[in-house]
Amino acid sequence: MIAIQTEGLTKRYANGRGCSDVSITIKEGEAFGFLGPNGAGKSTCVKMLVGLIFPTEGRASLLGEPIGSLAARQFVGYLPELYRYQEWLSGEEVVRLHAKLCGIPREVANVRIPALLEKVGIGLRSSDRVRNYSKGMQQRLGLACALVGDPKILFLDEPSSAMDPIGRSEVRQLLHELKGEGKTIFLNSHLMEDVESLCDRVALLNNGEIMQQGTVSEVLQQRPRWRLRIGGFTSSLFPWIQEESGLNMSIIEISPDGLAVIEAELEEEEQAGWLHALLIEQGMTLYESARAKTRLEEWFVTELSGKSHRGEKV
Ligand SMILES: Nc1ncnc2c1ncn2[C@@H]1O[C@H](COP(=O)(O)OP(=O)(O)OP(=O)(O)O)[C@@H](O)[C@H]1O
Repeated sequence: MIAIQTEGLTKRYANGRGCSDVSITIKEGEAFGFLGPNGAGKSTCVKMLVGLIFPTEGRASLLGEPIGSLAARQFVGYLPELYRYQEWLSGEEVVRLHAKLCGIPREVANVRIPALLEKVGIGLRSSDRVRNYSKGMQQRLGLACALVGDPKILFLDEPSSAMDPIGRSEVRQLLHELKGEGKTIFLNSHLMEDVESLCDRVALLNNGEIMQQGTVSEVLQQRPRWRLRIGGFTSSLFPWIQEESGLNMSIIEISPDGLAVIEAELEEEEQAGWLHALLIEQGMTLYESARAKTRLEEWFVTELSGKSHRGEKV
């Protein structure tokens, strides 16, 4: 079943900004990474999908129900980018309020809420007023609010932006668990490592339009690249190695004592063995050889380099 479908979804704010012609299809149970520089239009898209603002053009549905409808909203759990909760309430009271708004029976809420507060890591502080929470704790509270209705689709806008590294890793783990439970996750994030480890597919948005979308491996890798750490290397030999191997290669690091790290783009993985032999034949020592992983972060930067974007700095 298709969880999220958008066709030509467009929002034009009075200032001409927003997003335009966004068409994506996300299957149930998939984790989808929605990426793009500041001001690209990610939050705008999410706000349309959860029914907070209305599209100027185009349409979209959640599990077959048109966005903005009550039926579609019932599927949604949402952690907004700029979360703010009633600071005069305790954490538990805030989640209880959200449970009430979701129409969850009191006896279900009584069991679910303490477990959820524990799960997001604020169990011990759940009776403290929100005004005494740190930003990271408030974001954890936001996650509990997003999850309290046991939603089928989770929209998370920068879910760990206020957290320390421990918090980020806990959220990462929680998201993996939720994915394992079959929830569809729509993740806006600038944390490429998290996106890479969680998401099945990604889309890159720039100036309100989708530039690329596909599975993580599709967008990342056309050809395997190999990274080699070698000894006895001299840069004068490098052009010869490139010519002899016919491979596109680059020097990543080189030290005066002949230690070097080089990368080669291979047509097929088998060429790695042949390249090793060539280097050893030339008297070099092979210390390490492994497939180089192109990171989503690198892809993000490369795709956007030289292109104009709204440049709204954080
Ligand atoms: N209510 C609004 N009225 C006018 N312009 C807006 C409004 N909300 C957002 N914008 C503009 O629309 C564009 C997209 O904003 P949006 O918040 O969707 O970007 P984003 O990709 O989520 O950015 P970030 O990564 O910084 O959160 C930006 O240029 C922003 O300034």
